[in-house]
Amino acid sequence: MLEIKDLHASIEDKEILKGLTLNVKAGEVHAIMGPNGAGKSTLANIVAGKEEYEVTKGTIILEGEDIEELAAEERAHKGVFLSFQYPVEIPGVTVTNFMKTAINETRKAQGLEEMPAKDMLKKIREKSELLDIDRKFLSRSLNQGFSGGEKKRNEIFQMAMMEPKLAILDETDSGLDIDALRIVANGVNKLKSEDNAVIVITHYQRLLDYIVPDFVHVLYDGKIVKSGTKELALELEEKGYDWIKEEINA
Ligand SMILES: Nc1ncnc2c1ncn2[C@@H]1O[C@H](COP(=O)(O)OP(=O)(O)OP(=O)(O)O)[C@@H](O)[C@H]1O
Repeated sequence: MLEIKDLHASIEDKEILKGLTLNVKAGEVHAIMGPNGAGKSTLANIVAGKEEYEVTKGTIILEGEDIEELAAEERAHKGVFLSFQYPVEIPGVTVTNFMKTAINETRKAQGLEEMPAKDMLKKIREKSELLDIDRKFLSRSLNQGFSGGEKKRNEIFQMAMMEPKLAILDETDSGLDIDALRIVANGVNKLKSEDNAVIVITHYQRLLDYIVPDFVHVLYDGKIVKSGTKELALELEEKGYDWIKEEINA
């Protein structure tokens, strides 16, 4: 699904990613952890195609295609979803209408016709039921006055509707409380399949109690320096990151 090889990237001439390699196969859930400033959000933004970063070396391959030259929007049309991609408040545009537009824009980019209204409604009903989303919520103005939990719920609903091939959830700064944690975990667990892959970036071991990743990686100083299973997340919670630093320098 996603193959990142020896990725180097900078922002304002400061190198942030320093030779990062990561392989994610369809059907897998990967968690990325690591100390503050290691480059986790940078990685998410670069895969999604945000323009402020400069890739100086390495490759990003999505389903066999080098996506490095593609704009963020084109990557989204190819099935890359990054949480917080649409954090805007849009008074007068409901959660549902926003979603309809986003889906039809993607379909247009893929050379498909607009989704018939009946199918759209069916999809909205299915996904909102799956995620336990209240009807009233769907007719609220996008993000206007949303609580942290409601923003999360909206984001997960967007993910469910877009049915991405690769979902990247950057939860490093989101200050998830227990409810939001459950919303995210529930969304990931219900939406993961053999055809898609999920990367969850988090500081919270607790989130991984609910999601249970296939792999856990430690991103440290711009590289993946250690990979393991859920046990690694437990070990990090118990021991912090210093032992990893020592292991690298040994
Ligand atoms: N737009 C930017 N301008 C300047 N420096 C940036 C920018 N974005 C990121 N950086 C720097 O890149 C480094 C990595 O940041 P990044 O947000 O990727 O780390 P992180 O691992 O996600 O950290 P955290 O766990 O604290 O969220 C930091 O030193 C940060 O200050």
